[in-house]
Amino acid sequence: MGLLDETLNQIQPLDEEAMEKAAFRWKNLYTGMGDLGKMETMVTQFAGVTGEAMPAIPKCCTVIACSDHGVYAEGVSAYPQSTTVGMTKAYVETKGAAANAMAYYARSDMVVVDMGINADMSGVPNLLDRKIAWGTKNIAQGPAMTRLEAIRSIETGIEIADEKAREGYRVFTIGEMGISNTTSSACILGAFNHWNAIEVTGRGTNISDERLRHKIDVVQRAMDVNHPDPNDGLDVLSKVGGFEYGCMTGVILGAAANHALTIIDGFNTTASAFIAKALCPEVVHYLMASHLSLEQAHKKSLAALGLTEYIDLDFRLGEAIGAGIQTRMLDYALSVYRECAAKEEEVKA
Ligand SMILES: O=C(O)c1ccc[n+]([C@@H]2O[C@H](COP(=O)([O-])O)[C@@H](O)[C@H]2O)c1
Ligand SMILES: Cc1cc2nc[nH]c2cc1C
Repeated sequence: MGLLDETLNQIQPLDEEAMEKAAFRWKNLYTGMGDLGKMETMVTQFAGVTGEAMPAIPKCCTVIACSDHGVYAEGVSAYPQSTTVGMTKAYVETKGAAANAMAYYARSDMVVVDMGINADMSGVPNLLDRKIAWGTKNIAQGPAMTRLEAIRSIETGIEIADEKAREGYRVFTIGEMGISNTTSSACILGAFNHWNAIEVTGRGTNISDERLRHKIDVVQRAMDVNHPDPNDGLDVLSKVGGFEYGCMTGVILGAAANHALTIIDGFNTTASAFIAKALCPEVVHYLMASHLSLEQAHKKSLAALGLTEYIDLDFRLGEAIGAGIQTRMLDYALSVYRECAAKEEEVKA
């Protein structure tokens, strides 16, 4: 059995007993009953994920998957493709991108991985080289990648999550960098939810009205040419996805198999969550949303996963910025939960 199937088999339902104990403790803290609303929900979910009624403040790992897209040739982004190279280098060389500042704030260690950047990145320091190809093929003309490449991209994410889980990380945040990838996300989310190109296509890097009309046509063409099968996550990934989605999907699955939480970020990370869900429906319980993206279909995409955003700050970025804020919110909630005195019986650690 391959790593992907092994990982899918390892994912279990959340630990009900730990969640019941956590819910009981919240009721008995000097906070009043239900006073801390969604903070209580976060902690109770985290107890279920880890199987611990008194979870420690977790070590967090941010995985940023970087890759390029053949559909860039259709003129669907406001930025040149070389931005993927530039931003990726910024993450690992100058370390001056917003993603770095946020990971520092979130006390999160960062793994930046080249999944398929359309340039020679060999020799770039601190960049994990897992390049599958120099960008995907153009989805407006045919499939993005082969099914084998799709599996390889997911297994790359699983390997990262497995290694970091062994090092004690219990929270993963996922992010990506890939010019033109909101076109892929529109196709992925359209395929899984049976949404049409108009309702699922957004402005990405803030494209003009004219470019948006063109992008809607490109999304429609990609769907007509490829017919991704919503009952087959690997089919959707290989036909209209990208290598960074595979990696993020793998992190989600690998984290869940290791009883760790994944905090998703914007529109593109949400698309990868749908691929993970198609492969293992149980995995959604190991996911926590963070912010609401400006992409028009993000809110209903989160809702279709059974998630709601905790943050709404007009972000149109996918670098795990919102997930970083969410990490600190979870830490805060866990601190209150752990430190606040209980009225009655204590939950033992
Ligand atoms: O994930 C999001 O919510 C999101 C929304 C808009 C833009 N982005 C980022 O912008 C890039 C994709 O935008 P585009 O217009 O090139 O498809 C890619 O690098 C993403 O990280 C990400
Ligand atoms: C500048 C820039 C930064 C990003 N970070 C993630 N996606 C991005 C896309 C662009 C264009």
